[in-house]
Amino acid sequence: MDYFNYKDGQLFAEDVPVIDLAARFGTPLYIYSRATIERHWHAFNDALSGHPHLICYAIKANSNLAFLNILARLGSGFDIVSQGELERVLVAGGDPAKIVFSGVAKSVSEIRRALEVGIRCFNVESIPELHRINQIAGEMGVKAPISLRINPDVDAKTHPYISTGLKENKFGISYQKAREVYRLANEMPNIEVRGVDCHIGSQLTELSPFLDATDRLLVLLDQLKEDGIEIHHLDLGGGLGVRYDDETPPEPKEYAAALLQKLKGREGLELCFEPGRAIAANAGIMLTTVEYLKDQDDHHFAIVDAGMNDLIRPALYEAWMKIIPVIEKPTGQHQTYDVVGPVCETSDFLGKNRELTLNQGDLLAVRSAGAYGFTMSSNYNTRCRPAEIMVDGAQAYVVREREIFEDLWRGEHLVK
Ligand SMILES: Cc1ncc(COP(=O)(O)O)c(C=O)c1O
Ligand SMILES: N[C@@H](CCCC[NH3+])C(=O)O
Repeated sequence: MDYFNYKDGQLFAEDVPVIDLAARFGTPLYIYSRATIERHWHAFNDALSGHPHLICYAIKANSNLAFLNILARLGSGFDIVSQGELERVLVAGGDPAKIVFSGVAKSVSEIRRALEVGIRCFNVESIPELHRINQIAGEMGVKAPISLRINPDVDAKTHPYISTGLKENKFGISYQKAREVYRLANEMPNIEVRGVDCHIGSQLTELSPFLDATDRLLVLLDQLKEDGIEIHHLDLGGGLGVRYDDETPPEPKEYAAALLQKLKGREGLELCFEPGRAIAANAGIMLTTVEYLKDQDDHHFAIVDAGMNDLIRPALYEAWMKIIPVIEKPTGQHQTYDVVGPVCETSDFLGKNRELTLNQGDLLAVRSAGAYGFTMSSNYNTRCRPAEIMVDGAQAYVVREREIFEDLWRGEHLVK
């Protein structure tokens, strides 16, 4: 089911024609579908029903307060990687007891704040971090709940920039050392060992890397049991891929079924997932307007009003994102276009070699833009970031206003 559909020849977000949103709020514009967000979250939650579990949405994918609040109201947990993300979850009404804190560089103040609000678990990524957490918890007179993020050294078979579970990546604690580091953690007076964690990469379209990593972690769990260390939960991170083009990533229920098979005999072990992209990507689109059509020798450019500062995935990873017209059967110049933005960089494109029929002024929608879209946007070239709209049935809410020029130099000062 898709909540971004053509009806009577024009694109809708749920029950709202996106052309109306462009007219009311301008472009570039991010548009999210509440029903899609909820459906994706339930797909994970239902897949694990009957087994103790917690879905901790990875907010780096999309951290708009309304987005988080919708998930908080479903009872979601959250995976965060900074104090900024922590504060966002709290402001959005998230339960601190359902927050897991990942990231390789947690600062003293971040750790202190997380302990103060009582998060569920730190996913610890190094021995020095473990010492730091132990010390701060001691100073505060509390025990810090932790998992170790284990780097299982498996190939996630995804883009090298978004692969995180190989031993040459900066993430996690080496599988070889894991048992020893758990013993160390277990002896620390202000640490409470709760779980085992891993996250091997993003946009995985096959199950085998997840299952290989799980096998390795289950061996570790048995070793820890021999050492008298009881593990309460297994956090397998995020990473489940989505369909941008013709990928066929596994559904959450297939993934969960394969895992639950492996967890037979461990019914008390809580499972945790940290999906980001799988919840957010296809819950959003980005709308953009064609400013100019330009022919240069045998190249045809559709120059649009959204650039790499608004949506950086194509420029950064050469990610392929689907670009569709807002009017289903447009009239205009049919060509193979490079869809490029206004930013002064050669890598500023949204898509290359796209068959489109275009006129100047047409609206295009970039699909699957709900994840790592707005959250990775910037003000490069002193451009205001787009507004964000949440559609809920026939209603459309402005959940973030378009930036205005004054926002761009707020906090800047002249010298004497
Ligand atoms: C620790 C951690 N958890 C969860 C995620 C979410 O990943 P994804 O959006 O691929 O589900 C990430 C990002 O890759 C991550 O680094
Ligand atoms: N930002 C990346 C994914 C990285 C995930 C963060 N660990 C993307 O757009 O595909």
